Amino acid sequence: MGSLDSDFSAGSFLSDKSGKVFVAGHLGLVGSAVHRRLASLGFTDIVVKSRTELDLTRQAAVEEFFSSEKPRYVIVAAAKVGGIHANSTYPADFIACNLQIQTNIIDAALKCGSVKKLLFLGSSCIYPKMAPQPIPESALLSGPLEPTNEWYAVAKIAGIKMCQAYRLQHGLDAISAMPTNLYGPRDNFHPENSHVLPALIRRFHEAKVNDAKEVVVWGTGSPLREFLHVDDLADACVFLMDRYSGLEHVNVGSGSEVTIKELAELVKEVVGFQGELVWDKTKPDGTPRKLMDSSRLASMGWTPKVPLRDGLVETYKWYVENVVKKQ
Ligand SMILES: NC(=O)C1=CN([C@@H]2O[C@H](COP(=O)(O)OP(=O)(O)OC[C@H]3O[C@@H](n4cnc5c(N)ncnc54)[C@H](OP(=O)(O)O)[C@@H]3O)[C@@H](O)[C@H]2O)C=CC1
Ligand SMILES: C[C@H]1O[C@H](OP(=O)(O)OP(=O)(O)OC[C@H]2O[C@@H](n3cnc4c(=O)[nH]c(N)nc43)[C@H](O)[C@@H]2O)[C@@H](O)[C@@H](O)C1=O
Repeated sequence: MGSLDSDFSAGSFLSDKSGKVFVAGHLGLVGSAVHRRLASLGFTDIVVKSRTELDLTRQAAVEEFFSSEKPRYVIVAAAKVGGIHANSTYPADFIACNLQIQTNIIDAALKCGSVKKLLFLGSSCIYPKMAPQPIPESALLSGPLEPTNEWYAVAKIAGIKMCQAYRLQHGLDAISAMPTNLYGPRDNFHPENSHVLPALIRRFHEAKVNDAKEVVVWGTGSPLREFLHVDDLADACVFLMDRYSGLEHVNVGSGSEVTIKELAELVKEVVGFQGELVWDKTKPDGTPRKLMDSSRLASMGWTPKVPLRDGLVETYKWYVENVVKKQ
């Protein structure tokens, strides 16, 4: 696929630290990590808005914000996000909110005329349920989606296509990154609606403090997942903003996968729970395997740094300090 990237020069983002950056979704897992990374790199003009200040599903409000703030860079980390249960229970919210948020932001970024570069974040769930493993970027739209998250996946695929269309028709330098399953500080630890890793941290912790004999884990334990620490993702986002301009989306993974059973055993050990694991096989497994092929990003010169165990220890500590102690 071709691209309109003739104006792009690698290194221009990191050499423009006074340029105004809008981080959409800065209170979430990814947005907060991107915000921390930009601040630590010395970016001096980072604009953020809470949902109460700016509801990104409201088109007129988003257009007004962009025309008054005139950001030079935009990172779209605002979205309706959740684990397998939330995705299957609230399909309307997952498709509608995500389409609204991303469409409003990308369109307003074009209309305000000041945006030099925009990064849209999708997810590995855009790929077909039975995609070849590891999954290359070219597997997009090559087969049926996983039913538990197809509504969210369709919205995310539309986001990739919107970036491509705005690049082709209008020359907007909009790029897309597809992260694998993420975790880290400021994750969502809701008992049902969260992703597996924070859900298990909470469940094992509560079982430990209540001296419970067992912990229930969903599904069969056999699905494979690839986990990436959110600080690694934030680093990759900055890397792509600085070095990449092109039509095709870019996979961002850690390259290592574990079964849900292995993950559950690891969380149990890190939390220090002494009891048994019980598998609730009435709950869905979802996609059997989704290891991404991140060789394209690696060939550009980026690699992840945080091993799963270290990231898990740090995330458990964050959960105790910031969630448990504040209850
Ligand atoms: N978590 C993961 O494992 C993965 C995440 N991703 C992608 O990364 C991106 C960020 O996800 P993540 O950080 O995990 O999600 P979070 O839910 O942690 O953060 C999303 C942020 O978006 C904000 N937001 C949602 N709706 C609106 C709205 N209508 N107006 C204003 N702000 C809004 C939320 O605000 P509030 O704080 O008010 O809720 C929150 O701060 C998403 O695009 C997601 O698809 C991709 C792969 C895996
Ligand atoms: C990032 C990605 O996240 C979602 O996809 P998912 O990878 O299937 O996400 P998950 O983290 O919720 O589950 C992973 C596996 O873990 C098992 N599992 C065990 N016990 C619990 C548990 O207690 N909670 C959860 N949530 N899962 C559990 C669960 O049954 C499944 O087999 C997408 O909807 C979509 O949002 C998306 O893009």
